[in-house]
Amino acid sequence: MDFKTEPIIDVREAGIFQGLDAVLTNVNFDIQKKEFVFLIGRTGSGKSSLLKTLYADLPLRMGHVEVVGFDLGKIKNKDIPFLRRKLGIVFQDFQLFSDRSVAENLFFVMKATGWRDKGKMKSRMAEVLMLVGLADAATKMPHQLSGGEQQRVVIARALINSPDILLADEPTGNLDPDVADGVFKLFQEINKQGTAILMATHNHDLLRKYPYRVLKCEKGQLLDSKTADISINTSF
Ligand SMILES: Nc1ncnc2c1ncn2[C@@H]1O[C@H](COP(=O)(O)OP(=O)(O)OP(=O)(O)O)[C@@H](O)[C@H]1O
Repeated sequence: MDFKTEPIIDVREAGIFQGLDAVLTNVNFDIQKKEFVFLIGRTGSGKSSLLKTLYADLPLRMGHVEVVGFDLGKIKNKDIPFLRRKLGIVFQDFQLFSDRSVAENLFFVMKATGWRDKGKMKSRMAEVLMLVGLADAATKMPHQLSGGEQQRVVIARALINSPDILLADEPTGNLDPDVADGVFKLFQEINKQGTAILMATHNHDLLRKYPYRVLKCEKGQLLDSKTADISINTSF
């Protein structure tokens, strides 16, 4: 029997571009199921551009990238929603609809990703809200929630379709340290339950405290703590 598993993300000799400008060149890494990986680097070093390429918001111009089974060099526009259904995406700014309740925000994503059965939608909504510790928040409006609670709703929304991996861009960036710590622990909990995480962060404390694998954007290259000595103490 063959026990070899496919990586969730496989990047080979890729170039990451903003328009015609190469942000990162010769990028090579893979992420396996259930891994937790930090993505670091100074501001402007290419973290967001890399994440955007992985969820097909930026086109792949060079190299080979496979994400949850999709070949990004060949992906058609009509298939991008199917790729994103298998990913959970969490941004720094919360991006909830401010004029809709938490339930309506979650239902919006469910409808957009093909959910039709009202009963199943309600029970999945209750499940993901329970998972993020907000079982009683369904009827609340975003402005009735704290920043940390809003970010938890965003995480709940990202979990709706049981993704194999969460891509998170500075998810704790706008939060007070204590609140950020709680949100980070939630990511750890989600990871323990089997979802891989790739998290861009500037938070030195998290890196010092949690010795997960690190990918670092530096001078147009991507360094990997699996194969390179990465200092997390210098400024980034
Ligand atoms: N929409 C855009 N159009 C053109 N260039 C861009 C765009 N967004 C970012 N860039 C450029 O691409 C490079 C990488 O930026 P990117 O946002 O990926 O860095 P980052 O590491 O995520 O930075 P930060 O930590 O500040 O979020 C920078 O030189 C930036 O100026």
